[in-house]
Amino acid sequence: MQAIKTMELVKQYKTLTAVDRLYLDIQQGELFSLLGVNGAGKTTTIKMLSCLTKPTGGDALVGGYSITKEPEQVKRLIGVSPQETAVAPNLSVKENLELICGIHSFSKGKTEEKIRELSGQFALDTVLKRKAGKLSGGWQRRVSIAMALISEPQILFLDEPTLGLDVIARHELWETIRSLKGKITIILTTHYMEEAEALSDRIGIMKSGKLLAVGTVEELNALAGTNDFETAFVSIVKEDTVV
Ligand SMILES: Nc1ncnc2c1ncn2[C@@H]1O[C@H](COP(=O)(O)OP(=O)(O)OP(=O)(O)O)[C@@H](O)[C@H]1O
Repeated sequence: MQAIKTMELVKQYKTLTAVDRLYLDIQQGELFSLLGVNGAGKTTTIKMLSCLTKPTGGDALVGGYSITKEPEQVKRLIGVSPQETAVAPNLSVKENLELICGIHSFSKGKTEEKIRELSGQFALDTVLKRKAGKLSGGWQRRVSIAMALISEPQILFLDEPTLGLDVIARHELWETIRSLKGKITIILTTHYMEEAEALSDRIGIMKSGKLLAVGTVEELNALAGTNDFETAFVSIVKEDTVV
C-alpha cells in the first residue's frame, strides 16, 4: 500500500520554483531518502507533505489523505523531526517529552509509560534530567526523533537528521534510524550520499526542484553504469537526466 503519492506537486516562491511538478510514490514501511545538493527542494517537499507549507500547484496523498483538502487528517498520521532543532533548550529531556505528551492530552499514566518506552528505545535514561539545550547535537537530534514518535505516527519525516554531526554521532543516529525501519514509513532528506546508501530502501535524487531519478542504490548505479554510488549520484546530477 502507498504511504505517500504526490501528483504534480509544485511550490513556487515568486520567480523561483523550489519544487517542480513532483511525482513520487512511497510504499508503506519503506525508508525513502530524498537526496540532493543544497537548494534542491528537499526541505520544501517535506514541509508540503507534513502540511507546514501549502503547495502552489498539484496535490499529494499522505496515508490516503489530501495535503490540500484534509491537512488535519494528515497531521494526525505523521511525526516530524525538523532540520532546525525541535527541542526546548531550557527544559530537561523528560520535560520536553512530557510537553509533547501533554499536547496529545495523554494521561499521567500514559505519559509515564510513553517516556519509559522511548527512553528504552533511544537509550535516553542517562540524559532524561539534563537540560536539552546543553546536550550535544547528536543527542538533541535523538530526543527530537523520540518527540516526533510520541504520537505513534504511521509516517515519520526526518529532515537532514545528521546535519552537522561528527562521524561517531552520525553512525549512532543511523543505528537509531535503522531500529525504526520497517515499523513505520520514514522519509528522510540528506545531502550525504553515504547516509542515503546506508539507510534507504529507495532513493530519490533531486536537483533544482526536480526529481531526476528514483530507485534502489543498485538501480541508480546501473542507471549511471557504475558500481560506486557517489559516482552514480554525481553522474545523474551532472547529466540532469530526468527519468
Ligand atoms: N520561504 C522561502 N522563500 C523563498 N525561497 C525559499 C523559501 N524556502 C526555500 N526557498 C528556496 O527554495 C529552494 C529550495 O530550498 P529547500 O530548502 O527546499 O532545499 P533543500 O534541498 O532542502 O536544501 P538544503 O539541503 O540546503 O536544506 C532554494 O532555492 C531556497 O532558497
